[in-house]
Amino acid sequence: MTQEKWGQLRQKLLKTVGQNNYSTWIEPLEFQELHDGVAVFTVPTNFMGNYVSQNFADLILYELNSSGESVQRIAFRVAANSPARPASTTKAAPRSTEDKPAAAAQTETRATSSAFEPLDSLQAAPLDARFTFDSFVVGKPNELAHAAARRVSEGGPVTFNPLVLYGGVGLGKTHLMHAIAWELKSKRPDLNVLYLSAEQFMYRFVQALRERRMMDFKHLFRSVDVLMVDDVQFIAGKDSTQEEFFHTFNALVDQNKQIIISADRAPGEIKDLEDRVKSRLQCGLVVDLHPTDYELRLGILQNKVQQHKITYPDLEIADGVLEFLAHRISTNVRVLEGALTRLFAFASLVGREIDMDLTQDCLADVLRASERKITVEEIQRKVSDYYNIRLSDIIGPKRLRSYARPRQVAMYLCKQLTSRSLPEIGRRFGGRDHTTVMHGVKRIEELKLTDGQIAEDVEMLRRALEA
Ligand SMILES: Nc1ncnc2c1ncn2[C@@H]1O[C@H](COP(=O)(O)OP(=O)(O)OP(=O)(O)O)[C@@H](O)[C@H]1O
Repeated sequence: MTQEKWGQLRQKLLKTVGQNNYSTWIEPLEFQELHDGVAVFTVPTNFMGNYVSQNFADLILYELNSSGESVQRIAFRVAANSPARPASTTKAAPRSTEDKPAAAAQTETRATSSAFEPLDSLQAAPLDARFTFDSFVVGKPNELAHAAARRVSEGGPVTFNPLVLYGGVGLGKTHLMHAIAWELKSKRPDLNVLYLSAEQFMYRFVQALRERRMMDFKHLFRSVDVLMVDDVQFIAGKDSTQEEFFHTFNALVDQNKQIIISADRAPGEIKDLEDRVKSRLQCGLVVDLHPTDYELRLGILQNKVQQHKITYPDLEIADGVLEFLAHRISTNVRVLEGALTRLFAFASLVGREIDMDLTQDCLADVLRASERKITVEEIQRKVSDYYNIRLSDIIGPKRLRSYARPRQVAMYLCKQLTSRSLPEIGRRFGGRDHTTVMHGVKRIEELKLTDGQIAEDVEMLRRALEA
């Protein structure tokens, strides 16, 4: 970074901290160097270094990173000719800015002034009207999380504190948290319920620091009855935010106020989250949302179809489309929902029924992206094991029924669970023609409706392959 750039940044800081603070604390800072992610400034006295560290370091770090520099921490050195410390140099970097990994520090500075809301508007964190318990579909993978969320939403005596919901992307953590908040708001309007993301928590913290309103910040956060912080992994590596979160957390738990937290992984596995924060999070009830299974995905799709039908009452969905989507899109619920929304919009535009052809056309990219890792070879192996025949018999030319049927089952599964075309599948089954594959797939589709054993075999195999 050049001196000139620091000069420009100082002007920004002037606007933020006001003339008095600027003249006293910022103007005397002399930029020395930026090396290995550490921005070094000289200060006239040790006292001043400490003061600036404690009160303005986050802000300076924020501005530096916002201006495109990559700065992990700030160090203050007492000027060599300073009467206070004539010969030595002192690093006065505060705990709050030390040891921050670069990526975290950069993210921490993503806030822009327009992202800040007035501190006293804390109660107004918006909740998504669609995210209620009514619209949440419960299945095996999320039943425990759902039950815990329901319990907390009753607003009775605090039994487990905090409640931590964790799980992968798009599995319903935010949905459940909003559902709790809605429920509490309707059952216990007397309670002061605050929902916000960990990112918003940090922005407000930085804002409070910047505006020198930490007392207001502390007061506001400590006066809530239920605090919900979404995506807590965001504060990992952001030391000063973590510290403030830790104190807020303790103050609320001491007052027996309910805390609900979500994270993308178990607290113990969040990298760069301080141990004391981890251990606090582990004190209550930690429940995970498992990846969705086929049944849950199908349930969610059926539920969403009902909602779309309100907008598109005339649109029909052909049999098998939802099942196909539930099979093929297993990444996350958000993608599943997006696919359905797109299907409805597309079908209404072209005035067609939502059938398999339209689905394949309209969702080609989504289907490709969520392409299963399941391979043709894997399917062949699983099927041969299941029917207790040799792999070579599945691929080979023998037409005996005891080989032909498993072969057709394998072809059917390849069509369902991989994105291979019929000719490609044919090639991997001993160089068979695509019409043979097509016939095999059709045969199994028919048999699934009339032969309970085949339907069960296919289902068992599909589960084994997806597991
Ligand atoms: N069980 C469910 N029933 C109904 N809808 C669900 C369910 N699970 C997830 N969804 C929907 O999937 C979408 C993504 O869910 P949500 O935003 O709650 O995920 P998340 O776990 O918070 O993900 P992220 O980690 O990305 O924040 C939302 O539209 C939500 O309504």
